[in-house]
Amino acid sequence: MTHFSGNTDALDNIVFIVGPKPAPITALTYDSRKVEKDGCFVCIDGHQSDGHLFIESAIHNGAHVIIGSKKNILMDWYYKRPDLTFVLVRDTKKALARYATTFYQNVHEKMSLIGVTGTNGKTTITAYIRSLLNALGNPTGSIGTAGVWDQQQKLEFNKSTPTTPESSDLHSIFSHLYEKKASHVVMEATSIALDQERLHGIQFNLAVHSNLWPEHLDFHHTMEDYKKAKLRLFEQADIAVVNNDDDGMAPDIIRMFEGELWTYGMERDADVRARNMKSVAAGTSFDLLVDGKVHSVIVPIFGNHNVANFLAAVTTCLAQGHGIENILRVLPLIQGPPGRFQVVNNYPDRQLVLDFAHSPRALETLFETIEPFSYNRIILLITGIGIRERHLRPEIAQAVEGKADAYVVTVDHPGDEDPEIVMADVVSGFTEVPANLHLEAKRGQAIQKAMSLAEKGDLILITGICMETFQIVKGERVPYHDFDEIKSFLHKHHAITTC
Ligand SMILES: CC(=O)N[C@H]1[C@@H](OP(=O)(O)OP(=O)(O)OC[C@H]2O[C@@H](n3ccc(=O)[nH]c3=O)[C@H](O)[C@@H]2O)O[C@H](CO)[C@@H](O)[C@@H]1O[C@H](C)C(=O)N[C@@H](C)C(=O)N[C@H](CCC(=O)O)C(=O)O
Ligand SMILES: Nc1ncnc2c1ncn2[C@@H]1O[C@H](COP(=O)(O)OP(=O)(O)OP(=O)(O)O)[C@@H](O)[C@H]1O
Repeated sequence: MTHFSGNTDALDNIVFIVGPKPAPITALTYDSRKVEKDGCFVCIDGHQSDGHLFIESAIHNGAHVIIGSKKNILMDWYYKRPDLTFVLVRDTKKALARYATTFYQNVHEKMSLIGVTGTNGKTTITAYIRSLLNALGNPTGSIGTAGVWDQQQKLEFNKSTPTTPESSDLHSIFSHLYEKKASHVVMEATSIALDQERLHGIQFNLAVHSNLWPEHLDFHHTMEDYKKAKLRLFEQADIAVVNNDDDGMAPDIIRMFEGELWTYGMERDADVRARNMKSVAAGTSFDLLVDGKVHSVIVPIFGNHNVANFLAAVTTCLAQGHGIENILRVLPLIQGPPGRFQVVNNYPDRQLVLDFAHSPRALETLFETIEPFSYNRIILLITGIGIRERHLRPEIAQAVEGKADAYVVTVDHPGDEDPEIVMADVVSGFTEVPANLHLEAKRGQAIQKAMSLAEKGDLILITGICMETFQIVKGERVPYHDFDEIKSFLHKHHAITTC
């Protein structure tokens, strides 16, 4: 329990407090539906609605402190409920973030926090760093699109956002990981989260950059704003790890950053560099250059973009004080996130790869990654996403036209959309409808279809939201897992019980 008045950090954001000095707070939330007895409710003026409209429901559920930024609404409620405390602040998102740090006793300051930002690669870099630091003896948890992980396993946490949690959820996760004895936490820091102050008040030990190109422009509107949001991470970090090959924002970070700076890259000179990449059966082999020394390595990762992600992770470990010899020793233990070029090994006579690619660029990267592979035909499963902008759907088909021998089109997270319409939108992107095209509205059936189309020697590529454990259907999270479908197919048709 925490006293609201104990949070001096937030004071400069406070305009006034009315009502009695509150008893300790039992819970802190931005969602009236999650308020508990003697809790604190922070009103966020959101994109679709306004938390100030839910004060009644918050009070009904037990809130005794209400923090808001709309004076008239707070005062109206104060006249109705003078027994409760109302706090007027200038910025409720910052107040939520600041108060969360106090509520969870600033445990985030007791761990080494690593933030990862960039347009692509965040999830992969986060997983690589987590696995390497754990192997190097630093108990490390992670937070991001792949979920919340402690040093051992994935944990059950319901995030309200796809990648970077809302500040109070984030600090609750930090607290949990600290209790689990994590010394390090690596997390994805998205531009939207940075813009929405979800990371306000956190000082990162280290910030990692991957790259920058157009994305989320429906939210940020201009590339300049998008970049500005991402650059904020480097204003809150002691050490920066920067991809020197990226023209999108590396020059800005290098120009503005005042702390310890490390660079990595493949094309340009950098502190940590990879050269002579070759695709081999076990992954990728290359020369790793650190401190003027060349180390020949073979790493179980596929695609040059993942070599860049690998360099980001290795550079982070070096910047955290680990010697290169120790890092080289643990490289076989590097682990990517589920569903990011995840190879299913025990499928007889066929190759099966799951990849999160659901944008034209990611699909192009996927096809570049499989270039060195040998196979007869490609069976490709692509998806349209119901809960994302409609114009993105045909772009998926445009990106893969002519590249596969058979296509299965399905839907991820249909939301409120009619799956038939989502699939039709995707198919409308083909200039010529492929002869071997199959539509399956349910992702599970689509996977089974793709697997049933594959013959000896074929490569099956399952793309889309591969690693989540649910599908969003009409606002509900319906439990779903790709691997259940894959296992069931392998069991039924090949008598294989594990994968
Ligand atoms: C656009 C965006 O960032 N949306 C997030 C935002 O929602 P919102 O602003 O629309 O909220 P709202 O519905 O208007 O509600 C306003 C406030 O009223 C509250 N409320 C609402 C209803 C009610 O009955 N009671 C109540 O108290 C809400 O909890 C909220 O605090 O605040 C909500 C609470 O934290 C988030 O769940 C929601 O994330 C949605 C699900 C989302 O999809 N966000 C995406 C865009 C996002 O954040 N993505 C990034 C990047 C992903 C990546 O590139 O990897 C991420 O970091 O995840
Ligand atoms: N360093 C990179 N450079 C270019 N493309 C990349 C890089 N890393 C990953 N990708 C591509 O982006 C896709 C998503 O990778 P990843 O999930 O690691 O990125 P992300 O930044 O977390 O993406 P998202 O924001 O969509 O969760 C991969 O499937 C791959 O195609």
